[in-house]
Amino acid sequence: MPQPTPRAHVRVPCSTSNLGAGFDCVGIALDRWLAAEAWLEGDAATPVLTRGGALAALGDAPADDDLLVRGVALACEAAGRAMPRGLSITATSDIPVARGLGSSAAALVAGALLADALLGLGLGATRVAMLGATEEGHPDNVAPMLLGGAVLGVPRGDGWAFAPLTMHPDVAAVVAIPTFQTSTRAMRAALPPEVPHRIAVQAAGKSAALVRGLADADAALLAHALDDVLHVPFRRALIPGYDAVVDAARGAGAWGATLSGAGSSLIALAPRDAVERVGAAMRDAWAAHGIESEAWPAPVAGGATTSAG
Ligand SMILES: Nc1ncnc2c1ncn2[C@@H]1O[C@H](COP(=O)(O)OP(=O)(O)O)[C@@H](O)[C@H]1O
Ligand SMILES: N[C@@H](CCOP(=O)(O)O)C(=O)O
Repeated sequence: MPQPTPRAHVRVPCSTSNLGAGFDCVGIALDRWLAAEAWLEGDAATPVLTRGGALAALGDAPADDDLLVRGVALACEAAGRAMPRGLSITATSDIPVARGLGSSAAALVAGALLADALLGLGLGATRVAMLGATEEGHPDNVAPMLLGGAVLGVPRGDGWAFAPLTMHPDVAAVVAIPTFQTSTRAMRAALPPEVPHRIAVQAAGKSAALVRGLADADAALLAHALDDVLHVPFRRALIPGYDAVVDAARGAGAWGATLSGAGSSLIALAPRDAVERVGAAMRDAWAAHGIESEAWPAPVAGGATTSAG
């Protein structure tokens, strides 16, 4: 029986999801982290939340609206326990908010893992991934955050099945992170309710190409897969400079580039020795549109870790 702990600590990586044709099912954990600590002290019903790093972008938004606290509540509900009184959480993050790197999923996962450890709920990583995927409505951020590396998540019954995906060591990612934000909710609202059968057929082939292309570092398969037909065509107009940045990445040697998650960041996959020049080309292309960005050669990360004490 897991024991409650006086303090719990968690580290959760960011993720890039979709990778073009893996819409709502493929994601990769990347090496930027949300770190948080939780403890119980006093009897207040409302949690005390202290935010640092990139979480400062949330200003003084009430703790009750924060996804860290929502994660705690989800875990407690799943374990049939009441929300604890006297909860304090201190969190700091390197994951930029609303840039398509899963900051919202990381907060949900962190809250649920903190509750699991602090209260001895006995949920574990897979159950937390299930809860987070159901809450978000798609598993492609929470699954890699918990399992690490590249992960496929698909519905199974009323839950989810997760499977690690092989990534060839020559496949490297570079993310261009602009200063502007996009909301995932707004980017999902831009999608049509249906697509023609012809598009669905293309999407099936591209999705399979993504899985095999990642495993084999196959240039043609990755180029095909990163040129998505299911969500990017409806979202790209909301990202100023999208076509120029993608073309610049390709011109500098990337196999392809696309939205990271629902944006605003763009991700390129490239041979490892090309990432610096691909990143510089993406940053320059955005700069030519008057948009500042950071070019981040993004190492693949392992999954979230929890510790006590
Ligand atoms: N702890 C949190 N960390 C990040 N986002 C949060 C948090 N709590 C609530 N949010 C909400 O989630 C939004 C970011 O989620 P989303 O639009 O999905 O972007 P991302 O790609 O960063 O996950 C924020 O703008 C904010 O409204
Ligand atoms: N599959 C989702 C992924 C959203 O990821 P985020 O990091 O932008 O929140 C989608 O494309 O809507």
